[in-house]
Amino acid sequence: MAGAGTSEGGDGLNQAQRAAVETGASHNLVLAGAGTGKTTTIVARIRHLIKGGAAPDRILALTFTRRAAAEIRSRVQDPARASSPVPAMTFHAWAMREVRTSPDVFGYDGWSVIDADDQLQVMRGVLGRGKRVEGLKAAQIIGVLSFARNTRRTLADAIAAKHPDAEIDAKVLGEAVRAYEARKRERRYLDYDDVLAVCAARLKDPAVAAWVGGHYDEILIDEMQDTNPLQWAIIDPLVTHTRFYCVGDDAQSIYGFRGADFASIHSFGERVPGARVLRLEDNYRSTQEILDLSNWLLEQSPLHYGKHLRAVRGSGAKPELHSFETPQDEAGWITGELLRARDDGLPWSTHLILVRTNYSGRAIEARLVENDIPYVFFGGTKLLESRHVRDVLSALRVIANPDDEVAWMRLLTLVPRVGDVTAARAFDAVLAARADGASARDARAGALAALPGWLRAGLDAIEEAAGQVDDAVGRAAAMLQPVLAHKYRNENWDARARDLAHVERLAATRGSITEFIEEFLLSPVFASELTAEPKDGDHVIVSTVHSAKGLERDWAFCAGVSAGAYPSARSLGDVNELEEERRVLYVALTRARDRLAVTRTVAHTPVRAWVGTGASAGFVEDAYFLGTLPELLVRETVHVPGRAPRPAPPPGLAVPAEVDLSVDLGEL
Ligand SMILES: Nc1ncnc2c1ncn2[C@@H]1O[C@H](COP(=O)(O)OP(=O)(O)OP(=O)(O)O)[C@@H](O)[C@H]1O
Repeated sequence: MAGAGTSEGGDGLNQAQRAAVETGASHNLVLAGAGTGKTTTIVARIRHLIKGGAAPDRILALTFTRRAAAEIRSRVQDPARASSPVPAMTFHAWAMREVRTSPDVFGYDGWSVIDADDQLQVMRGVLGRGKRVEGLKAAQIIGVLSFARNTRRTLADAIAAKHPDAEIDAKVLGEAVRAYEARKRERRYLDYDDVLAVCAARLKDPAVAAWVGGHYDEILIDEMQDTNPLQWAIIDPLVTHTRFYCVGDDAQSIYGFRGADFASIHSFGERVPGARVLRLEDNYRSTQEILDLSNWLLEQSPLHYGKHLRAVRGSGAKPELHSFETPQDEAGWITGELLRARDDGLPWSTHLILVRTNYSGRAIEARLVENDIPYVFFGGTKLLESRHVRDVLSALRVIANPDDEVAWMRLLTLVPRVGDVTAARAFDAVLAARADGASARDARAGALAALPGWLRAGLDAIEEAAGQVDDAVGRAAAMLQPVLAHKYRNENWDARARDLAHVERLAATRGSITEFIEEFLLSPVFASELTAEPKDGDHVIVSTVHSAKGLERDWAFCAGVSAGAYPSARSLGDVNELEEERRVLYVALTRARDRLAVTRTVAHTPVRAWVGTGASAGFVEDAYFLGTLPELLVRETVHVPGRAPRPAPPPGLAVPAEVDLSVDLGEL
C-alpha cells in the first residue's frame, strides 16, 4: 500500500509549495494539478501574510462556493490566537458587500437582488405583454442573456454560440430584452449578473478602483480557471492597487457553460503585468494507478494541458471498472460495498459517491435510505430556491422592498381565493399609495383592506421585527403556516416545515432582511447540507461532480460513467462542450485517495446523437470517453447476469395468428 506523503521542512510543505507560499512577486498564479495542494497552499499563504504582519481584514479570499470559503476560514483561523477571521467569500457575495457598504460610491441603495427564478418571472411578464420571441423560451432568453453578459459578448454573438440553429427575429428579441431591462430598473431589481456588472462598471473609474483596492494588501482567488470575463473586468482595474494571488487548474475548468474561459488562465502573465507563474506537480492525494487513469483521460484530449500527475504516495490498487445492466443494479452494488466496508470496520466517512446530476443520483439515494446508511448530498436544490422557502421569503421581501412586484405576487396569490388579477390590483394599489407619499404600512393598510386581516397584521408584525431577522423569519413562517400546510399537504409538508426552522436559524446572525436574503441567494446553501442529520456526524457523501471540487475521500465511486452520460449526449458535436465534459470526469476521478471504482451501465447500442438542424445537422457517432480505455489501466468486472434463454412456446402457440388491426370507427 502507498506510504504517507513526504514533506520537507517542518511546515508540512514541499519545496514548490513553500516557494509558492513565500513568493515575493506582487502578483502570482499558482497553476497546479488536482491534489497537488492548492488549498493547502492558499491557506499557508494567508497564514504567511498574517505572520508577516498583515491584518486579517486586509486580506480577502474569493472562492467559488460557500463551502470552500468556510473551509479556508476555518483552516486559517489559529485557535490559539483569537484574531479576527480572514474574510473569505464567493465573488458575488463580495461584490454585493462592496455595493452595500458603500452606496455613495456604487449607488443602488434600496434595490433588491433577484435570483434566476425571479428573473424568469420578470421575463415571462414581459413576454406575456406581447413581446413573444419565436424560437426561444423565456428561460433560454435569460440563459443566453446571462452568457452574453458573463462573457462580455454581444447578445447576437451569444445567440450564435448557444443557439446556432435557432431562427430568431433579432428585432423582436432585442425589444424583449430591452423591455426586460426596463422592467428590472423600474422595480429596482439587480439580478445575479448585475451585481458583478455594477462593480465592474464603477471600478472603471480609477478613483473607485484605488479606493476599493486600497482596502486590501492581497486578494486571493481560488479556482481561477472558473473565472469569467465579467469577473476579470473586476480584477483588471484593481491590479495596480493591490496584489493578486490566484490558484487554479485548467484541467478542472467545468463552468464554461456559465461563461468561464479556462484558456484565459494561460494568458495570466500577459494580462497581469509582473505576474509570476508557479507550478505544483506532485500529487499527495491519490495512488499512482488512480492518477494513471486520470492522466490517460486528459491525454486523449485534443487540447494540451501539459499535465502529468505524479503520486508522491506511490503505488496502490488499480482503479476498478464495473459494468451493470441497470442503474438499480449499479446502486445496489455500490451500497453493498459500503455495507461490507462497514462490517470491516471502516467508517461511513470513508466514501464519496460522485454523480453527474441531481437526478442521476436518485437510484443511489434510494438504496442508501433503504439500507439506513447516513449520507449528505452535495448539490441539489438550494435551500432558498425551494418553493416553500420562497413563499416565506416573499413576506420578508415585501417588507425589505415594498416595490418588489415578484414577491408581492407570490405572497398575495398564497392567500386563499386570490388569483393573479386580484393580486395585481392590490400590488398596484400599494404602488399608488406609495407614490402619494404613504408609508409602507399605511399603503398596505389601504391596498390590502379587502384581503384577510391576518395578512396585514402579519406583515406589520414582520416589519416590527425586521431588525431581528430570525424573529422576522419566524413570524413570516407562523403567518403563512396554515396556507402552506394546506398547499403542500401532499408534498411532504413535515419536511418542509423543518426546512423553515433551518432558515430561521440561518437568519439568526444577520443584520437585516436584505443582508440575509442576498447572502444566501448569492452564495447558496443546499437544502440537503442543512437538513441531513447523520448519526455521530459520520456519513457518506453523495455529490454531483460540480459540487465536489476540493473534496477527497479514501474511496470514491464515480457512478453512471456510461455512454451517453460522459460526455452527455447534449454536448456531442461541440468540441468545447465535449472537452468540458472530459474535465468533469477528470475532476471526478481525481477525488479518490486509495480506491477508485468507476461504475456504469452498459449501453446496448452505440451512442449516436442527432446534432443541430439545417445544413450543419447530422449524426455524431459514439464519443464515449472510456470507449478506448486500455485494459491495463483498470480491473474490469462485468456484472451483467447471463439471461436464461426463453423456453420455446408450446406447439399450439407457435402457429402465426392473424390479428385484426383495423380501427373501430364508431359512429362514422
Ligand atoms: N506537502 C504535503 N505533504 C503531505 N500532504 C500534502 C501536502 N500538500 C498537500 N497534501 C495533502 O494532499 C491532499 C490534496 O491537497 P489539496 O486538497 O490542498 O489539493 P488541491 O490541489 O486543492 O486539490 P484539488 O484541486 O484536486 O481539489 C490533501 O489531503 C492534503 O492534505
